[in-house]
Amino acid sequence: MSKVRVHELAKEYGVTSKDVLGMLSELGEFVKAASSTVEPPVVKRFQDKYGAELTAKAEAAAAKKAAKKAPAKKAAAKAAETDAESAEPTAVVADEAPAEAEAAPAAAKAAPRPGPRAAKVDEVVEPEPVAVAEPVAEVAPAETPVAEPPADEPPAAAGPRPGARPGAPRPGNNPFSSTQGMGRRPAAPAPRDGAAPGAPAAAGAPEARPGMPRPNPAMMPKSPAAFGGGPGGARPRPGGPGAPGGRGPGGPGAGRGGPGARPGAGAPGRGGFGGGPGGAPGGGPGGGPGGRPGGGGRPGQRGSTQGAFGRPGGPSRRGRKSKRARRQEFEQMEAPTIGGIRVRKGNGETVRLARGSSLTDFAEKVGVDPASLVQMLFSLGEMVTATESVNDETLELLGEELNYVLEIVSPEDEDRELLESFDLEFGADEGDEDDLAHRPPVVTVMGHVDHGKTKLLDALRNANVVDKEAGGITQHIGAYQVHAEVDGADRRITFIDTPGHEAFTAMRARGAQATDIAILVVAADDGVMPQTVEALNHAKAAGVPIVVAVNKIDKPDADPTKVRGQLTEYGLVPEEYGGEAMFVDVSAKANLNLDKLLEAVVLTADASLDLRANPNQDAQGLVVEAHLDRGRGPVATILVQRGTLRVGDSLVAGPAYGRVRAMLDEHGESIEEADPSRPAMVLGLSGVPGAGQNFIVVEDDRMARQIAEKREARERAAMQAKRRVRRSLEDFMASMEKGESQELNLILKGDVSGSVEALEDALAGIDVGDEVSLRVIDRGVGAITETNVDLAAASDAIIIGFNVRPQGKASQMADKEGVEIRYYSVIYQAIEEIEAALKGMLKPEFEESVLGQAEIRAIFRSSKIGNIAGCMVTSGLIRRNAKVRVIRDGAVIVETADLASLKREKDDASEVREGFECGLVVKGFNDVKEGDVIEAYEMREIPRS
Ligand SMILES: Nc1nc2c(ncn2[C@@H]2O[C@H](COP(=O)(O)OP(=O)(O)OP(=O)(O)O)[C@@H](O)[C@H]2O)c(=O)[nH]1
Repeated sequence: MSKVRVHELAKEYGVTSKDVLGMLSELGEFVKAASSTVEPPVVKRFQDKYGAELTAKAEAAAAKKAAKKAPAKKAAAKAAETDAESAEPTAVVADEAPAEAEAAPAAAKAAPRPGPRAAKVDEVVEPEPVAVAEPVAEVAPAETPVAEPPADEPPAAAGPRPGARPGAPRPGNNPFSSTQGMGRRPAAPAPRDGAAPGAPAAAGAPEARPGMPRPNPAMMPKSPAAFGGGPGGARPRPGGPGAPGGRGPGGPGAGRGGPGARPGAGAPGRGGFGGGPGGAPGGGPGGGPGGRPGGGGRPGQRGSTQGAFGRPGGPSRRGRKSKRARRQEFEQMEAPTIGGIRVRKGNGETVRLARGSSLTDFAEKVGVDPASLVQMLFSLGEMVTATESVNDETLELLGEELNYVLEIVSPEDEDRELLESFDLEFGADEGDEDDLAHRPPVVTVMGHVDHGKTKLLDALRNANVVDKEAGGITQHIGAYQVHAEVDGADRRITFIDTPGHEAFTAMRARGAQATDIAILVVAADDGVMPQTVEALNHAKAAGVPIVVAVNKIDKPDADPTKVRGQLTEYGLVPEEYGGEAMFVDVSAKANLNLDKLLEAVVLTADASLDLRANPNQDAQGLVVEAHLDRGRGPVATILVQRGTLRVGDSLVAGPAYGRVRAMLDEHGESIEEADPSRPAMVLGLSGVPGAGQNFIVVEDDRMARQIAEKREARERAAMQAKRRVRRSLEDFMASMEKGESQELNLILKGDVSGSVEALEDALAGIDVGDEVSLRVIDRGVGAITETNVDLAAASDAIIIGFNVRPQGKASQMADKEGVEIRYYSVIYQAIEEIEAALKGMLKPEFEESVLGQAEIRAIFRSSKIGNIAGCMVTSGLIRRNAKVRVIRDGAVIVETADLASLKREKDDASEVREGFECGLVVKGFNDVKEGDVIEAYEMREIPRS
């Protein structure tokens, strides 16, 4: 048994998703929405427990309805049988035609034939069968003669069929309702269209209705197929002569017409169409088994209910409909109904959609109306607008429902395709072996908090500066290169200078892509700690060799041997113990053994890595860090991975593009070019790319801009999808019932991309329960702009400024619009405050507080306002606006009520205190008696901790 979704289960048993959810929760299974999947074991339990009951219920309901049509039932059963038999290839059906024809008249007697009239109408209405057939033209190009007769089908002929679906509940007149009429069980004989008319007849008019066209034997269908595609019956589409009936496939039986089964099961309500104009059975031989359930159609609807499509089975309307209108109608008939919405299904074609696509994107790809997809999702429990980005799961659900194979293209694939469309490729060296030259290793320092990562990075950088660039002041640009002398050769090593906490998750995760070697820092006095293990796993997962720096060996309690032992347990065995990892005891503080550490890095690189790149191609690499500089504009530190980046090159970095105006190294000095593994600060970009995004040099600025724009649009969509708070219909309903749901919208602005990402990630981790949700609707690097304020005002959002301030008139505008801007420079403070704000938004909790009691001493009857209780307040006070309860003989007889009035003497009073008399009327409770006690109480809010 495969997984099924709640709504599928509901459909199977003909109940609502809500009912199923309720039953599941009774089984102790928490399933969130109609679109949620249910594991097979749970489905089994569900079926065991409720299956029989639900089936019985459904059958009872059906039987009840069917009872009225008793006469038709027999015929129906018979027809059903015939249907079943004829659910074979078209040809066979055709052969059996005579038999079917015979049966028809008989049935007709029992079940009056609604069909006839309708048929006639159809015929008239649909004078150009070919036009109608267009949509399915490829499949059923021509109608066979056999198909024609049905159009004219006499009432009698139609009659029999009607009975077709025994026990089918009588369809109501809402063609959109998936629960109406149509059998929910596929097994139900998918009646042919003719069925529709039949029902009413069954109710008692077995004979042809006066005034109806008389059945003309000559026009009788020659085969069951004629009745609408044979078994399964094509939908009664009007089909004049030649109108291909059933769903396209009708024709030659090929194509979709095929298996009648599907329709039967899947398209409840469809019958609506059929009933109408009388189901000309289209199908022809081809209609084959295919017919769409339509047939089951709505019995008895004739002439009226099918009016949902504006085609009452009335008199001819020749010429009133344009071809287009008819074609649309036909297509709609083709469409399956999901949650009452008709959307044309696919044939299992593959549809490629970018992650974060909207329903409009999907609709465009499959050629349907986006609005119908919105409605469809709504019925599946998802509230999504047409242009809103939708997450993978929802897109897949939709694809599944519509019979498409959905391929969600990952951002990486998409980016590759985007670059390919410009004839570019990221990530591979051009040329062959001979073009490759050695490049320095790129190293990331990882380790537990406070084990000395920063200190070590500083020590390495500074030590090197003193040696090589005396007097130079190093700057933090996110990465730097140092020199080391190994075996008499000058070797370079590039360090990614991860900026503390700020880039934690994002940078570290992406950092691994740029990293060739990881230095795992472990404090010798502290040993292996949780983050040591995490870092170790990170490096291992990325397949990056590790060099261990056992730090703080200057400390008296340092125990480097213990560290070795501990790491051995994690599979990192020191060389001296026969393993492969190099361990170096260092002191970042005392500058001990730093050269040995560098040497170990170089040796490890030489031993286990082949670090080569083609320096003679257009540069490619990664963005290590980027920010908006007040004077210089967007500034990005990039790491060249292959090729050589030169001033003047046009490049695109993530969603930013531009021409390299200048490049600076870690000492703040201008450089003209950067070769592989060389970090450099690049000026001249149009915007601030994200840490970890790639950059690539392209032919010219125009190409760079085009790529950047496409990426930006895509990023926006993906981000929206990722951040969208998924809210199912059920949740929504529930929150509406409770009051209203609360959502805190935020716009994040920060000075560097790392801090914005970090803040967003941390915020996403705040958990204040289900009642309140948090949504980041926009984020970005740079000052708070008027556009930000605009957006905030429009969406009731708060703006969080992290190390940034408003620009221009943004501040005044925020005042005017009542937009709150909060400024922070410490991430944790921001998180704390937002968490507090969320708690403040939580619905208040209340506790009851009794105000006082009054005893009824007398009752005054008033015809106008009911019984007035004359009371004495015996304790506390009675307040006019308070809630009251009525206590009689110590038992509460009215739990909660309002006061309709409270008077002192003859005047209205807002409250009456202990020891005073008052008159009061309890709203909605007239049965007050002497001796009853009225207790006033109110609900007080309890502050949240
Ligand atoms: N005695 C001694 N102290 C050190 C050494 N290396 C770092 N420290 C101290 O250890 C503390 C933490 O060092 P950091 O470099 O900030 O550690 P970190 O791993 O970068 O910490 P986080 O950034 O919080 O993850 C600082 O007080 C350093 O001075 C060392 O070799 N010897």
